[in-house]
Amino acid sequence: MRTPCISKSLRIGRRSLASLPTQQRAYNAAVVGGGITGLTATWQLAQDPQCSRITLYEKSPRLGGWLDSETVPVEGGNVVFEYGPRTLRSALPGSLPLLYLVITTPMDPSSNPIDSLTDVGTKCANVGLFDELICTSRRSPAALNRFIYYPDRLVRLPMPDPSLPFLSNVQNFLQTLKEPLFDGFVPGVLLEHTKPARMPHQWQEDESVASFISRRFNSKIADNLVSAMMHGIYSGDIDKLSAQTILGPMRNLEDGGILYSALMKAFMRQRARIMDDYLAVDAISDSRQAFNFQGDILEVVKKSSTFTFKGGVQQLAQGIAAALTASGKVDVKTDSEIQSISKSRDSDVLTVQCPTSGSQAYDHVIATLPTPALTKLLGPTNLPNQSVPNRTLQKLQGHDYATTVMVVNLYYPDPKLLSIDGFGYLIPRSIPVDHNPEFGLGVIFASASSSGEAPRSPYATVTQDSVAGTKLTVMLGGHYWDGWQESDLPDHDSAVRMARTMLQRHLGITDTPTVARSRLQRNAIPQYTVGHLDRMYDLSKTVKADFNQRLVLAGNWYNGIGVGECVRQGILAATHGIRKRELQVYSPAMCPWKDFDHWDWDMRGGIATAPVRLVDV
Ligand SMILES: C=Cc1c2[nH]c(c1C)Cc1[nH]c(c(CCC(=O)O)c1C)Cc1[nH]c(c(C)c1CCC(=O)O)Cc1[nH]c(c(C)c1C=C)C2
Repeated sequence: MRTPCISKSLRIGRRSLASLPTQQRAYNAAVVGGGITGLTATWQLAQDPQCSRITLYEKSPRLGGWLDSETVPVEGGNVVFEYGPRTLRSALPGSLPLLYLVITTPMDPSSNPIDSLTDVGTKCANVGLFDELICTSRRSPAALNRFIYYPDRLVRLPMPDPSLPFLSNVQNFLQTLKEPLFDGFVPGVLLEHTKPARMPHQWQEDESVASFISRRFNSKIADNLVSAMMHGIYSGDIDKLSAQTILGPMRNLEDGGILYSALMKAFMRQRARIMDDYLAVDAISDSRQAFNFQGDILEVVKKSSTFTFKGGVQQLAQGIAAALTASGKVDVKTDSEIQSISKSRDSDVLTVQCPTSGSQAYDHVIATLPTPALTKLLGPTNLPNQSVPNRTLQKLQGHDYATTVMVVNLYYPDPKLLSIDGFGYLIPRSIPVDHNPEFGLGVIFASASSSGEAPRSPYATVTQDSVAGTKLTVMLGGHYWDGWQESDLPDHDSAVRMARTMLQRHLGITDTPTVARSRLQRNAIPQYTVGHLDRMYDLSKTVKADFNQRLVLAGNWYNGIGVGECVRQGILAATHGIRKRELQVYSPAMCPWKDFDHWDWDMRGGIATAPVRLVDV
């Protein structure tokens, strides 16, 4: 990775007339859903002086959605368990908005009086969430040692270990390639360029991840390696997941051979990037703090591959929520399940109906809910003179597929329970069900990512847990449980039993955990199936038309399931989604829209995303 160079090119510059908002009228807004996307969107709206009032509706008593951490007492102290995302990526440019959010969010705004949200950064710079970060160094075992279980053992994925001499790394690499896991890998990669590329008329057509990998490389690579990776991200089935959405940059290189084209690009110091990442960086860099904090942010990016928080990732949601309350501009309504979102026939105003707080009119609504829940809210209402968005409802109809994951967290007092150190391992679909009767997807060596370095010099070691021991997280189910009835899914006791049986078979662990907690995360991971991108563009267009660009959709059902991607969507929804901004070109490296007709881009309403998805930077 060309970190120093990229860092330089991504530096947030002070701009003169960059992407100016064109609408200067005061407005109010509602954000529906208090997960990370909804919190970010609210936070971004609160920074806009034109936004007079924001209401955040969340149906549950808790904010944060899938960011769900628990501090559990164990003998001698506490440990932190995660039930959703546990680490956040710090790769550029995608992580910049997220890190900016972290660095400008105070840990406890009440202890640090602030006049407005825009002051948060300057007044709380040294007591903010930033100081709660735990950074996983690029050289740590958690970053370097990733395993796949195949066929009956853990195989370390080849990654250069900087602590070993070059020749030892080469030897290890060649040795690993002899593993059955890598059967067909060398010919698959070396002969890829000889395979015919898609015909021009097929260029825009999507296909499954399995089809693309098998077509370009071979089915063993798909079944053994790629299926395992997709289990670790989507818990999904590679026969259903969309290659265009998930592997777009790689798929665009097949004309001329992927390996050759990738090498050429690397030589020319070019890489396919997501345009939206730059739009989000541009949107946040309106603020003075983005410029002030860039040194600290780039320090984290340079040093670490991922990061988390001392209190678990939920601390991010809590920090943002506290900042929202302190802003005095946001009305946070938890325990408030809304009944409908509708548009009046005679005006552009949207009405949000909530049984607990009544009906309220808004200039803009940002909906961050899962699409099945949103579909229910957009149906006919009992309010007079509201239009029914039939075309939007039709487009939303099929978009309801998500996988369910059983997350089992185990704590063992023995700190040396594992004979290997690393991130954990994934289980590919090539392990037949009779060898994987628990439908295991993978195991995370959770203690490894729970400790790391502080983000500032002298980079002290920091950890989430106050006692030694070993934490393991076992993930079961995913696409293997598609179509299962609720009564077929394991309860807590069965899940713990299944997790322990699996750990005994894979790792020889017979110890009894002193704490075992589980959570069945129902429909937690939306699946971007074949045709996803086209469907989303279509949905976005329809929502824009039905709601006259006043309803914005954002969140993990649309344009990226990772935390960083949800933050990006929250920022874009609350900026481009609600008003047309004129994009300026103030630095060629930071403004990849310069090569497109960006003056025509109107991202108000629908899914706020650039009309050009990928760009070579
Ligand atoms: C609750 C289970 C989840 C599984 N995948 C995700 C969650 C929340 C989402 C996810 N996981 C990863 C990514 C990509 C990187 C990113 O954008 O942050 C996403 C979107 C990668 C990943 N997978 C695992 C870990 C520890 C990570 C790093 C990021 C994170 O903390 O989520 C492990 C893992 N996740 C799942 C399984 C089955 C699994 C197995 C070991 C499902």
